[in-house]
Amino acid sequence: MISMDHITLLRDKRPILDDVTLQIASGEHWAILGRNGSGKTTLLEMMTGYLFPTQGKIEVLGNTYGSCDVREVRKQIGYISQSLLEKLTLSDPVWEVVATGAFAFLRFYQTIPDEVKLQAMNLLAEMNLGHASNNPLGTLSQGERKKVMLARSLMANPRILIMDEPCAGLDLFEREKMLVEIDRLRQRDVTVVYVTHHIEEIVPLFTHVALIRDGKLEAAGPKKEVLTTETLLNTYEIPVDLEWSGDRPWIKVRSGG
Ligand SMILES: Nc1ncnc2c1ncn2[C@@H]1O[C@H](COP(=O)(O)OP(=O)(O)OP(=O)(O)O)[C@@H](O)[C@H]1O
Repeated sequence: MISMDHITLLRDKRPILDDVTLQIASGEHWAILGRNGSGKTTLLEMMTGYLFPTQGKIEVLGNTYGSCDVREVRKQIGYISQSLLEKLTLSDPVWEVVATGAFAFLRFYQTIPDEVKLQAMNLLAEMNLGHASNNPLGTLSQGERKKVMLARSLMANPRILIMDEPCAGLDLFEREKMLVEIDRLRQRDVTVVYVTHHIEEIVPLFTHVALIRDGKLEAAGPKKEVLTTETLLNTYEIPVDLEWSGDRPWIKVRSGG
C-alpha cells in the first residue's frame, strides 16, 4: 500500500527525515509515535504527496510519486488533521460537512444528490451522531467534531486513512468514544496510519508500530515486537514500564525517571 524507500528530507541542509525505510502492507494498521518535532507529520505529508523527499522513493497504491498524478492518488487517501478541522465552516449543518467528503472540496455550491445525503446520514447514525445531523458543526463538542471528520473522510471510501493526532485535546470520555470508532475501522477495507503521542491509544485495531526519533526510525514492525521498555527509552529518553491490558499497551513512568 505504502512503500518508503530510503527517504531523506533536508530543510536548510538539516535532515528532517533521515534515511527512513517503511513498508505498509494491505491489512496492516500502523501507529506512529515519537517526540515533538521528530518528523511524524512530515512523514504523513510525504505519504500524501504534499512534500517530496530530497532523496529516496515513495510508492503509494502502486504509484511512484514524482511520476504520477498525485491528485489522483490522493482521491484514495483520507487525511484527518487539526488543520482540516479548522478549514470546515462552523455554521454548516453537520450532515453537509460529512457529505462534502464525497468530493474534493470543502463546501457545496450546488444541490447535494439524495444518495450522498443518505450515505452521510447513515455514517453519522453509525457514530451515534444521528441526532445532531441537522445542527451547525459549531454546536458540537470537540470529540463530536472529530467523529464528524472521521465520517467525512469515510464518504470517499478511501483505501488509506491517515490520521494526525485525532484524539488530541479530548477528555477521557470523548477520547474513548473516538477510539471505539477508530477500532471499528477494522470492519472496512482501509489501511490506517495513525500518529499519536499517547501509547494507550494503540487500540487492538493496530497491528504495527513505528517509533521515530530525530527523523530516524528507531524501530518499526509488529506492535508487540516494537513496543519494549528499551525502544521506548531510546525514543522518549524516559524509563517506562509497559503493560498490555485489553490488547492495548499502557505505560508507567518509572519513579525517579
Ligand atoms: N515548514 C517548515 N520549515 C522548516 N522546518 C520545518 C517545517 N515544518 C516542520 N519543520 C521542522 O521539521 C521537524 C519535524 O516536524 P514535524 O511537524 O514533522 O514533527 P512532529 O513529529 O509531527 O512533531 P509534533 O509531535 O510536535 O507535531 C521539526 O523540527 C520542525 O521544526
